[in-house]
Amino acid sequence: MFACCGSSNKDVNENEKLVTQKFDRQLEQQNKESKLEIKLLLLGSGDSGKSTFFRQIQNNFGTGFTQDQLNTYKLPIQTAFLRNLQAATSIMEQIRQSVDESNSEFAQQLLQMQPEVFQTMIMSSNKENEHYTEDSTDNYSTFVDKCYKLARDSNMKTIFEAPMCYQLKIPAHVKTILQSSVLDQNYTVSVNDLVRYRLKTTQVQQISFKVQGRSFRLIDVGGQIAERKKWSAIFKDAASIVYVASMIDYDLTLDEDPSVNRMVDSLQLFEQTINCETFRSTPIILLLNKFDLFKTKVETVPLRNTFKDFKEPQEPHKYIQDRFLSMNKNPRRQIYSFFSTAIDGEIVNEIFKTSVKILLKEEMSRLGFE
Ligand SMILES: Nc1nc2c(ncn2[C@@H]2O[C@H](COP(=O)(O)OP(=O)(O)OP(=O)(O)O)[C@@H](O)[C@H]2O)c(=O)[nH]1
Ligand SMILES: [Mg+2]
Repeated sequence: MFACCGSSNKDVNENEKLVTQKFDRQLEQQNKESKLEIKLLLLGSGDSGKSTFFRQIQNNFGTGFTQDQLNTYKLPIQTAFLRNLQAATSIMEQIRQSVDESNSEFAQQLLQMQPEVFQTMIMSSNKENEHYTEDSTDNYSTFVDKCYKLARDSNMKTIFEAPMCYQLKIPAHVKTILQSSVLDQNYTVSVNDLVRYRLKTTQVQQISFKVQGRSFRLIDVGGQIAERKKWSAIFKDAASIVYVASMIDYDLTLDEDPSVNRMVDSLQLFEQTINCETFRSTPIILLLNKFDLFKTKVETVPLRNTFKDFKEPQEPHKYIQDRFLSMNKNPRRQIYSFFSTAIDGEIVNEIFKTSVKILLKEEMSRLGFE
């Protein structure tokens, strides 16, 4: 007989019963709550701004970020800084624009470096890392000085002033990035930095939070072609899709396939997603994102270069909006669109609050109240 801790068999059975009952009640409660929870999916192609939106929501409506959580992004942000500096240097070379003579030797060295080297170098200069040596710290601080000097090279302004032309390899706000001091040993990550760096999503992430007394769950996924096959696993019970499309993509091509125009790809992806059987009647929130960049870009890069049927006096941003809206094959289902700038927390706040009102109203009318 294996009765434990002095309990009789009867006690054990009673205990087990109580534990099972408690577990069942918890499960029931959880089921109830997850049914009441409004599940929103952030979908859209890579680099459109989904995670930027997700982080703003986490910051504004969710639990926010502790400094420890933010610091987990320190290494990816530092590595991204170096990748951006390397890309900017490479573009300088491609357009035969030289950097200052005092930077040219280092610029060549940087161009030869493999991205993995950046990571190893940063890690081995960290006192808490197992590969730390004093030498590596000295080497790192010399390297950082050279990086900052190159990033602030006055000839680099060619790229800062015309970043739109080089969009594929560097973000449009590369100037802000390269003039920051993120490589400092004692750098601590801020939310502001977090929303400005491109950190590709490769794992599904989700947050739960409450707005107007209702529980929401927002799910973010990677949008690059290889990531899209993971999407269907999260489709079940979604109340709405928040589809993010980048407005500046009209003259860019996919990183994954340079023969495909990014906006054409996003339009097709939007069409396939919203019209599939699961979402035929689902209300859709469409974020026409990077509107801040679009307003200046469209002045120099005409929309007609890509969309031959675009004609004045129609406004370019309305044309893009119409193109997306025309993908809806169910006239009884609404698509609510917004021109958004996800790096701006206030704008995201406003858009999200309006979307919540819309979704709650949709829910009421679905339940027959109205
Ligand atoms: N200027 C500007 N930059 C933006 C905006 N939205 C996003 N970005 C920048 O665009 C880049 C990509 O944003 P992400 O949110 O990582 O894109 P994503 O859709 O999550 O990309 P994947 O994870 O690859 O699917 C980042 O550098 C952001 O700072 C915006 O509205 N304006
Ligand atoms: Mg992402």
